[in-house]
Amino acid sequence: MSVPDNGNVTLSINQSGIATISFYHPAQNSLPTALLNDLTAKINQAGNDSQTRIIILKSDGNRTFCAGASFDELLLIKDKQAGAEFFSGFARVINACRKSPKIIIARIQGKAVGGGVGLAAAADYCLATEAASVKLSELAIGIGPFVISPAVIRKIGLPAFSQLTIRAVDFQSAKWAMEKGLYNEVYPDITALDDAIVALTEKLAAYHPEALNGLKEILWEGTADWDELLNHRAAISGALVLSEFTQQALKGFLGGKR
Ligand SMILES: CC(C)(COP(=O)([O-])OP(=O)([O-])OC[C@H]1O[C@@H](n2cnc3c(N)ncnc32)[C@H](O)[C@@H]1OP(=O)([O-])[O-])[C@@H](O)C(=O)NCCC(=O)NCCSC(=O)C[C@@](C)(O)CC(=O)[O-]
Repeated sequence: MSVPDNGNVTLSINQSGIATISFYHPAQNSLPTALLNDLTAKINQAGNDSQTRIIILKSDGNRTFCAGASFDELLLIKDKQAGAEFFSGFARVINACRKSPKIIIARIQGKAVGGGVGLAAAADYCLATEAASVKLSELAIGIGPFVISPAVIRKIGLPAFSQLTIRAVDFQSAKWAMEKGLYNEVYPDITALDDAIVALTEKLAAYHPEALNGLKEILWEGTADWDELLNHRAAISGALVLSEFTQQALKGFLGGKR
């Protein structure tokens, strides 16, 4: 049995070399394996395309940016190997962002939870709305933010990461996320966010591509071990997700509907 493949990831590159990658899933833009793999492929494709100057990473809809791991798929995991493979999907997306030769600008229109916070942290620069509050809910569902933590800690540091993960049922505001360094700019609404995204990416796309590539390299200095590190972390989350605690917490959240 697998999760219905009813989301999608699209990639378009405009005349200015601005590549836009957008993902969508009907369950609050949560991420099953199929979408994680497609996201990785599109990030690689955009990064390797000679037309691309800059990448925008976004999701569809005007509500949740990303609800993290797909609970429907987590409920189907029956052994450690399958668990590790599922969470490796997040590792591959983060590593694709990290290794992309192009600067990635994230557009965060609404709430980011769990792996969604990881995605925001894997971008090079984040623009968000005031509605884009953040939560690391993993402890509340019996796992931990193991795969995403290197990316999140790199942006907000250990004290803020500790607060976010220990306060597992509390949302922190977009303003908090900006003060801590996850977001770089926060706008009152989606219209203002989109105006700012267009203005910034058009400027960036006109800069010297080799300077941007060089900047990308130094932004991620010191992360060469992340291929191995994140896969190791995926195995930790992949084993924890098998517990009765997690199964009950996920079924409780989904309200017995699945
Ligand atoms: C996103 C908000 C805030 C929106 O909050 P809201 O706008 O109030 O919407 P809602 O809560 O009413 O949800 C709407 C629908 O989306 C579904 N839904 C929602 N989330 C998921 C999900 N993840 N997987 C599957 N379905 C989900 C939810 O079940 C519901 O289904 P419906 O009743 O319409 O049939 C809220 O839904 C929420 O808090 N969701 C839970 C998000 C969460 O806890 N994510 C953490 C995932 S764990 C993770 O990512 C692990 C990782 C990768 O970090 C591990 C590691 O790093 O090692």
